[in-house]
Amino acid sequence: MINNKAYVINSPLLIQSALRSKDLSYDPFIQDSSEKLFALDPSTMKILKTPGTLEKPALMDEFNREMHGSMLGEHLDKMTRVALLDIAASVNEIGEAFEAKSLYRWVRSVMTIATTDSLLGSHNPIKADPSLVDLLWDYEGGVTPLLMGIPKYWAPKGYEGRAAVQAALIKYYEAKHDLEPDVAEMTKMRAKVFRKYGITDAETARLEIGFLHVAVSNAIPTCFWLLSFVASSPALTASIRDELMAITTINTLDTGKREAVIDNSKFLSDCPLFVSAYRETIRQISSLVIFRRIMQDTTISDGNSSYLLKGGKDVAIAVGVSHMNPANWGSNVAQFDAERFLHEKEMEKERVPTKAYFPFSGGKHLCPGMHFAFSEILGTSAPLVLGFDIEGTDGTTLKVPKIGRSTMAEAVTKPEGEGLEMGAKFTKRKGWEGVTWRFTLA
Ligand code: HEM
Repeated sequence: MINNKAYVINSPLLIQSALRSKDLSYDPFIQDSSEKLFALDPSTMKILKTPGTLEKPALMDEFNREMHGSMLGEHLDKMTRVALLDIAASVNEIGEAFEAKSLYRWVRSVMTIATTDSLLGSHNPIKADPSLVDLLWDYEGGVTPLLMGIPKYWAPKGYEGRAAVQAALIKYYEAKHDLEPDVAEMTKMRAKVFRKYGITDAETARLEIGFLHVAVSNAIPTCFWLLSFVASSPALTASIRDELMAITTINTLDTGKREAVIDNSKFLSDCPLFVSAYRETIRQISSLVIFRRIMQDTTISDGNSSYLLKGGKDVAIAVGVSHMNPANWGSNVAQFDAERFLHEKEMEKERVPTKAYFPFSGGKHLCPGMHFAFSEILGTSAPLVLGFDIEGTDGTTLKVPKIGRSTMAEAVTKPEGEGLEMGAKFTKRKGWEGVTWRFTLA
């Protein structure tokens, strides 16, 4: 994938400058990796690699132009509503008590269905056949071997997961389910652009496993780590519960039962500590490296010094390094400090924390799913933290598992070993017995 010698950038201001540069491109990496990741037909690869003309922009350019608007405003709200309906149903299914043998796998299955429902609508094949949840994650775990061209014999799971999910998506796209009204605008836009450029429905399906992959692979581990950090600290749990109470209304239903309604649009305005804990969680687990190819000689600058980057070479933008640099964050950089982002403004006077924080990348490829991820992750965590005591399976306070380092293909770290297997016990809090959950986006 990497062309030749790569420049490594890890200073915050240079990262900003690099992410803004029009001469650094991500397209060559997408083109190279698509063939390996999605097992595409040569005719599709030819379309993906065709340069644009004045009359007809290249497919990737058209995509980039349409991408961001299709996950904002009413399109974002539509996706969020669908995901939150699913999440509320899953939390209501817990009832009064529940033991997850693996907290991570439980969160993974709830959120994979919620996310794919919000993207694919009522004909979501992953919901129709939940065995595809694990198969999608087998593909996710196989991305690095697939990218490295390791044969199926040595790394079968990634190949098998890919084949199963792509087969289900082929039926979905060949039946044109993406054209139905309850499908996310982003999903519709992507398939529309692929068809416009002559890519078949089967090949669209093969490509779109990649979209499902980016939609689940970072948000779901983030939610797991956030829950672990919060549940591991009784004091933090108590403070976040106070904030959540302010955005929750308790109704008595006709049946006499009580319902808690969380206003999902109020996290930013009314739950500063919860939001800060979310941002700090991402800072801790994001070991992202962003790759770009230098299309022509160009310079980047930190305001004081300029650096020449030679065309044809690659750059590795080490965002994760910047997230863990004491020069940016202070001497407690390695600790989880839930309040860290509460003091962003004061800290900025001394250091550069906001400018050192790029978990969603930046510039043209700023993650279009970042607002959805925010609503979904805080939405999943909120009723669990507010309504339940979350403990280890032995009844002791949950411990945050060891955070490892991620692979080059991951933006955030996933739990491994003991962390992956860590169970959790959810017990309805005293006073919350019988309460069910719903969300609004008022
Ligand atoms: C905590 C959660 C998430 C994190 C940390 C994250 C991070 C990122 C990063 C770092 C990139 C850009 C990589 C680069 O510049 O090379 C990216 C791109 C992308 N993300 Fe996310 N993401 C998250 C959630 C999501 C979700 C939930 C969705 C969709 C529902 C999504 C959809 C995308 C897409 C489509 C791209 C490609 C954008 C492009 O090609 O310009 N992401 N994400």
